[in-house]
Amino acid sequence: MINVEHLTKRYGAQLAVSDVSFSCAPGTVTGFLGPNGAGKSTTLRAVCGLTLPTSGMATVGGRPYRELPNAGRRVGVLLDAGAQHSGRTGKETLALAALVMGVPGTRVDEMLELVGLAGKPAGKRVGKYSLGMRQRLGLATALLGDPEVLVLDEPANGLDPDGIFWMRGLLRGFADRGGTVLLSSHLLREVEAVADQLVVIAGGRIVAQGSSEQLLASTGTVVRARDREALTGALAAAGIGVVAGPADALIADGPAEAVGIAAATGGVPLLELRPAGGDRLEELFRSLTGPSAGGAPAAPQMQETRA
Ligand SMILES: Nc1ncnc2c1ncn2[C@@H]1O[C@H](COP(=O)(O)OP(=O)(O)OP(=O)(O)O)[C@@H](O)[C@H]1O
Repeated sequence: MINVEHLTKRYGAQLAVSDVSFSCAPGTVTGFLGPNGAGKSTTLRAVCGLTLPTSGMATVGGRPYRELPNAGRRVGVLLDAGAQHSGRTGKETLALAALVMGVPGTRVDEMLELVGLAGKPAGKRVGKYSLGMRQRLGLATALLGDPEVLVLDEPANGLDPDGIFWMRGLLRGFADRGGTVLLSSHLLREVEAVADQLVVIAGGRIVAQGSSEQLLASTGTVVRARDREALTGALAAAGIGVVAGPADALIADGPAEAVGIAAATGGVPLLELRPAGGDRLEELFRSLTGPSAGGAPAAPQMQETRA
């Protein structure tokens, strides 16, 4: 179990993370999502005891990471695959980690096999590894101590589509056996296939959180008319709010029937009317990560945040 409670981290005048709270239960994968600079790494580093919070706290199994006896065997961590020693081979890297953790040496070969680095790649120096191979080695290191919790920062970075598919299966299996997974990404589509829960951060604050099912099937209706302004007015007259939707459509905060009736009452012909499904979250994402995003959280008005 991971608990992050009112976590705030300041670097001088820079507020990196502000009052962030969420928890990750055993048996689940949590996708921690947000654009560059949102505060994902800072939060994950706080969970792993590498960053001291300015206020609030993060615990694993009820205790701060730094207070866990032999933490490596409780929590598998992959924060920066590029940080591995480039002069060691993959096998040496794992053998050393096994020694430090007190894990039997046989586990090294098992992990190399598991992440697809057995054989020739295992004997290669890490400096000669591709980013994808480093990620695989990082994952092997994280899994080496047979932990019950995995904390992974952008683990799909550098993996090809087959590698991403493989990693999803591995993480799903880990969670299905009772493990807890917290992984960050700046790509919604990358994690939606594996995550049970999504936590979305922007500008250091949580802007949406809930089960993937809830968030990706959020209510609302995609509605499009030639005259967007007239449509917005007709919906407002019926008390239905809107946010920008895909292409030139709107996402209305109401069921399709009510939206259709409001448009008809306002005399606005519609070109499209359908349930929003995951579009609301997708649009939230595009507004946060797209070229027009200024880093400020554009989403709190969407009220996706759930306690
Ligand atoms: N050591 C530091 N000193 C000063 N500012 C920092 C430090 N670490 C992070 N920050 C700032 O805190 C904010 C959050 O950074 P963080 O790395 O947590 O974001 P992120 O969501 O992980 O981004 P990315 O996806 O780009 O890795 C950024 O504005 C960043 O510049």
